[in-house]
Amino acid sequence: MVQRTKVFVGNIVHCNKPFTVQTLEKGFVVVNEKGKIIAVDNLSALDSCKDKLGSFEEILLNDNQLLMPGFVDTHFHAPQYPNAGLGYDKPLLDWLQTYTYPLEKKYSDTEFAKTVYDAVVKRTLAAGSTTVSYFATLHLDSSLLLAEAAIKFGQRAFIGKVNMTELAPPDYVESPEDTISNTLEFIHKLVAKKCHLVQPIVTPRFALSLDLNDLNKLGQIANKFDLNIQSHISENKAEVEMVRDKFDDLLYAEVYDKTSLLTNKTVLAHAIYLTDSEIELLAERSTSVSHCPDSNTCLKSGLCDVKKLLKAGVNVGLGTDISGGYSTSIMNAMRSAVAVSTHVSFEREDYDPLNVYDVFYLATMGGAKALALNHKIGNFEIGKEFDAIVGEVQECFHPHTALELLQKFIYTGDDRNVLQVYVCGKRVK
Ligand SMILES: Nc1nc2[nH]cnc2c(=O)[nH]1
Ligand SMILES: [Zn+2]
Repeated sequence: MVQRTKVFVGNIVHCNKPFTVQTLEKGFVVVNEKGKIIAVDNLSALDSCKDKLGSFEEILLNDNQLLMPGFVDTHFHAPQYPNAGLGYDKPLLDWLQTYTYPLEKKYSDTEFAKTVYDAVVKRTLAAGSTTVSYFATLHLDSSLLLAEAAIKFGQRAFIGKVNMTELAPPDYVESPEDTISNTLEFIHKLVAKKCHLVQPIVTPRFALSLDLNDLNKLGQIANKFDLNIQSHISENKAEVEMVRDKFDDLLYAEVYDKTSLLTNKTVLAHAIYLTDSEIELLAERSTSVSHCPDSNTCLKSGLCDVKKLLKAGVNVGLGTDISGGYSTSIMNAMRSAVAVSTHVSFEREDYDPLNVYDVFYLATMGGAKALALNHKIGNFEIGKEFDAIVGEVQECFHPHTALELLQKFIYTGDDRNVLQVYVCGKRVK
């Protein structure tokens, strides 16, 4: 269905430059029938702009409402949603074996998969995540059902059929041959759906799940089809040690680099225990990090020094990491990212922790860049696709500036404060 041109009028906030929030107090954004932004300006220019438009729908925001870019969740395990909030009594490697792999195995049942995946996409859209990068499971058919859920409900998404041949129960691993052939089939079937919003992403689970040969084949597949890549890196001390043992003293990032998995379309979750040389390597390859503060706390993985990554030139986005984390909301991830960075600062001299505006950047442009979508989404630049949220701060007792509304929205809001959600110009909440 062709959409009508839309004119949004009200308080507008977005990051027009890295770590800089631009506000248009009483501004407007015009979105054409293809979902692209064709004008952004102050109210004084509205009448002359309207004169040039044909028919349009006007969306007027009140003084307590804010138009902002949609949130990007750069790391979400959709099949783990039934476990959100459960099983935080074990560290990563035990948690995977005890709670996570037994749950993921159930997605051989496509009915179960469809029920959970529909719920996940509805929930994340309600929370304002207009783009999500999802891990599915090893199963080809149910991974395609996750893609179908995103298409049906109108979310922008990357869908990864997970690759894992080792270090999991015998009935939840693939043979090296199957993991490659199933991945190729998954990519072809998803691309054949011809939905520009939903794309496959190459998803080696982590370095302990595959050998160098298979990692390398996945690197080649990503390269051949020009695909995004997602995985985990340096999340837990025991994991890092096992990687050093398994790969003859290669550093974790070197394992991925050697297998062509570090690209400018790669996003790696956690990155807590990287050495300086690994951080440099990520920066050199323009590989991004997905910072998942709730998961790092729940699984007692550690404190990620995001400021250090940023200073070294590594791009960072935010991830909920369901079900390592318990919350499906990037608003919650923003608050936790500020909290963790503040806790890091207590142990450092002259350390400026992430503030509320920094995490707003990470949740929007940082995430867009992590998924190599920064030319398409992340802010309200003319020519980009309109992925946006209308947020509202309830119970304002006196007038607030747009920046004050943004602070209150991030700190006190949840999905009840996310009134409207748009993906590529289409209203999806
Ligand atoms: N948090 C988290 N870390 C992982 N490392 C490998 N698999 C996983 C997973 O499912 N969740
Ligand atoms: Zn994860």
